[in-house]
Order: sequence, then structure tokens, then C-alpha cells
Amino acid sequence: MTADTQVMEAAEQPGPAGGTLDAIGVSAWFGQRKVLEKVDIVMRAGEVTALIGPSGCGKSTFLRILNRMHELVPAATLAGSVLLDGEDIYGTELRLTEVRRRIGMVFQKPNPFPAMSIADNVTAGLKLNGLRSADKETLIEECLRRASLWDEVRNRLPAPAGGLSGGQQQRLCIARSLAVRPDVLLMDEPCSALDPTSTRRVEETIHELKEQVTIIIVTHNMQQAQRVSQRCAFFLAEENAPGRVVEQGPTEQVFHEPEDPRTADYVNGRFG
Ligand SMILES: Nc1ncnc2c1ncn2[C@@H]1O[C@H](COP(=O)(O)OP(=O)(O)OP(=O)(O)O)[C@@H](O)[C@H]1O
Repeated sequence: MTADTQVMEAAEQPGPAGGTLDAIGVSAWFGQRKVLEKVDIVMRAGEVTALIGPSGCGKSTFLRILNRMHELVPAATLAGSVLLDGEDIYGTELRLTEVRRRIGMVFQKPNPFPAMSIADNVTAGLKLNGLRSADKETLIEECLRRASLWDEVRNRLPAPAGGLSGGQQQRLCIARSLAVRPDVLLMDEPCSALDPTSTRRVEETIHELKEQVTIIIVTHNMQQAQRVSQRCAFFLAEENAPGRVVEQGPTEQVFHEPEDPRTADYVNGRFG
């Protein structure tokens, strides 16, 4: 076993809750243009945090800062810090590969490897992360169960993932993310390409996962934010200004007793 290769205990059950992410004074730029202004949000273990707000207010940028994907864009810069259980993900103590393993991402459009088998898709992230599993079959079943997909695919694990429905593909991507044992899952509008039934299945999956993995979800769907999240942050970019968090708190409060009139207008569909 090299320093980069760890044997994962596939039979080991996932821990009780993921990590807490703490964004402190996070600002972001693309070139000269500032798109986020001093965002402070604590995203707690065991909870789902929803990021809401109109298009272009910086939600996806903020999400990508949380697992160091923002820096992949040329000319993208940032200020502030992001702590994972107190450790700075931009500091020297945590390696980039470790940050990306511990903080996984599920994208808007399901992106399995279509020609690869369903089973191999689940374990595809292991190699990329320098990990291997002592018992792949157990790990595959466990992750597919956690992603609420096992019953639908158990009899066709060698079939190509491209043959699954969009909703099944998205749950397969969730299973793939879970295989590397993340503490946090970032989800960028994970249901926007899905029909209502598939959306419900993904929401149920989120509900079941939140005890083990901290989830941060960007959504334009206000009903979805209320259904899946315990806490909510409302982002807004006013004219010619970078995006800011106008209000955050328990989802119930943000939707039913917002303190800021702009939050009330947004959650009640009066703009955005
Ligand atoms: N790669 C990029 N290069 C330059 N500007 C960018 C880039 N990505 C995003 N932006 C700009 O940053 C701002 C925030 O974009 P971002 O995608 O984070 O907003 P958002 O709230 O997630 O929007 P949406 O809800 O439409 O996905 C926007 O003004 C956008 O045009």
C-alpha cells in the first residue's frame, strides 16, 4: 500500500453524519468582475442547506468554491476561507485530492460514463482518488442502496449506464459520489433535468442521506427547497453589485417569517 493508496473497508458502515462546512467572508471574482461579496454561511453536519436566489446571483460559484472547483476557471479568484470541520480547505494541511474526495459534487445534468457498466460507474471515482476497495461488490450494493437505486438495477449491473432513465442516471451519479465516502455532497440543481417522479426519488434519497452526509443544494424550485432543506440561504445580486446573502436561517423561517422584504418577495414568486 503506497501513501496514495488506501484500502477502504467496504463493509464499514457510513458514519453518523458528515462534516460541517463553514464559509467565512467568501468573495469571488471572474477577472476584474466581483460576483460574490463576503458570504458567511455555516453548513452543518446532518443537515441539508439550500442555496436559493435568482439567476446570476452567484449560487453555483459559491458551491464551486466549497470544493475548490472555482479555481479551475482561468482568471477566477477568491477571498475568505472555507473550513471543513475547522480545517481550511485552501490551507496547506489538506491536499486538493483529499478536499475533492471529502466534498463531492453532483451536477445539474446527470453525467455517468454511458458506455461503462452500472457497477463500474459506482466505483469509477475510487481510482481517480487513489483509493481501492477491499470488496467492490459490497461497496457497489451499499452505494446503490444508499442512492435508492439498488432495487431497480440489481439484475442488470453489467449493463451500460447509458440505458438508464435520466432520474436513474442521477441516482447513479449520487452512488458514484458516495463510493469515495465523502463528508459533504454539493448538489447543483440536481433535479432540473428530471421529471416530477424522478425528482421525488432524488429528494427521498437526499432525505435519507442527510444523516450521513452534509448536503448543500442549489435549487430554483422553492417547493423543493422547503421539502428537502433544514436551513436556507437567500442570495441576491442587486444591479451592478456582486451577489450577497440577504438572509439565512431555518428554512421554515426563511419561507414563512422572512426578516427582509426582498426574501419575502422572492420566496413568494414576486421576482426572479
Ligand atoms: N466562467 C465564468 N466566467 C465569467 N463569469 C462567470 C463565469 N461563471 C459565472 N460567471 C458570472 O458570475 C455570476 C454568478 O454566476 P453563477 O453561475 O454563480 O450564478 P447562479 O446564481 O448560480 O446562476 P444560475 O441560477 O443561473 O445558475 C454571473 O454574473 C455569471 O455571469
